[in-house]
Amino acid sequence: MNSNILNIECLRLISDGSGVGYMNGIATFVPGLLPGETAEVAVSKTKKKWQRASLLNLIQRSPERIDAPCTVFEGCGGCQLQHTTYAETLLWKQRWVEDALARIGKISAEVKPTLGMEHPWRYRNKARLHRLPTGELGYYKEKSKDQVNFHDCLLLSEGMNRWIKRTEELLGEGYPEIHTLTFRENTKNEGLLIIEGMPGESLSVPENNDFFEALAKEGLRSIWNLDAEGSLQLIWGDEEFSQTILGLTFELSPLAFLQVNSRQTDLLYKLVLDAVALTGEEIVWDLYSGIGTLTLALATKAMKVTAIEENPYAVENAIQNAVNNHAVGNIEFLKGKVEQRMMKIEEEPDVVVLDPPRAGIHADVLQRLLELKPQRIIYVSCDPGTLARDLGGLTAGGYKVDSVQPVDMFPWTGHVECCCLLVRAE
Ligand SMILES: C[S@@+](CC[C@H](N)C(=O)[O-])C[C@H]1O[C@@H](n2cnc3c(N)ncnc32)[C@H](O)[C@@H]1O
Repeated sequence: MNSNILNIECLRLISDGSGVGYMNGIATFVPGLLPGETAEVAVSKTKKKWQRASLLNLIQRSPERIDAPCTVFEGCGGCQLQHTTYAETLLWKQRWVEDALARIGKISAEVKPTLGMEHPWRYRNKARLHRLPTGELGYYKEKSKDQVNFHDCLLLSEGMNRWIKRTEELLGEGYPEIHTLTFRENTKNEGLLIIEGMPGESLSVPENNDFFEALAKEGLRSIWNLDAEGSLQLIWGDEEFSQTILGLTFELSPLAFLQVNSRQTDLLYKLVLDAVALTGEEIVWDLYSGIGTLTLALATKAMKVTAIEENPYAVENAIQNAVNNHAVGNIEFLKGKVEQRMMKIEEEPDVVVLDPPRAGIHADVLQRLLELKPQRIIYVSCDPGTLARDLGGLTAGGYKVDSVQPVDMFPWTGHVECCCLLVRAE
């Protein structure tokens, strides 16, 4: 028998969709294997402390195993968890957060069960696609530039899939300089398309109005060109593109951040609003504030909100959104990096909301928060690793983790969002 072929029992699932078991005490990662399963596997990579193996033959099958509904699940890499039940994915997301907090942050806190979706499909409001020389549009496989073509991505709405197919047909093999296309869809199911040239190259913008008119019939509202310098030009359609969140309307520029799961966004923001527990007397800082989604909701319940955001397009949107929603009286919008702008504010906050990108907060932000000592910090995170690091720093500096609520913003993928409340320990 080949000594590389082993029997293994899977004990855990990790976020890239691999199962983990032990062979002679060595952690062995097997893509596609599920907890509770035993299998024959072939070792493909060996390191000092771990090894990787591929699944040859399933001996004991988990009752949680399902056939992935997507036909390109195995080759795509966009989803990591379609081979198990939705309930099981929610359970593991809760464990990943618990594990990161304990291992990285040295925090033992109760992590609540992950709040999932009733219908966990067709939730993504954004898709970034690349084009083959033959004209087909597809995703890049994770960590590579190999392209995956698909007929129907089950994370996107039927409308967005239709825009993609129609764009592919209309472009055909023409316009070879168009290389990357990003579609966004709002809560009214209207679409926006951003086109880009080859990496580092600007496009000469197509002037074919028939092409644009045909896409408009499918529900696309506007087409933008993003040039190699990173600036945007509207090449066709309507500049305005709005999204409804918690009953308010937000203008959104093509490059501004928006939660990718519109249906779960209200739920996530309601958790934040519950956690801040405002009485109307508080000074609140909304750090990493995007287009002002949380800022406006916070301002209805606080004395004053100061919002900081670095993306100039998003800040412009946020100011306009405050005007449009009659919420200008008690909000100050500051443009710039949080780690720089917050140092210059003289007023001290009672409550701070943090919603940073995956990298988490800058060490200077953490340090300044420990000096300012706000009563409450609400940390919204899309990366359990950096969340755990930052909560570790905040708890070491006098905060107590009051609640940790994972929310499934990204069903069938290894990603998980969390809303955490921290309060001053003394
Ligand atoms: C996860 S989004 C949150 C946005 C907003 N709170 C929302 O819910 O829509 C993170 C935001 O932080 C901004 N950002 C990233 N790094 C930043 C920094 N160092 N300083 C200020 N803003 C930053 C991004 O442009 C993005 O809008």
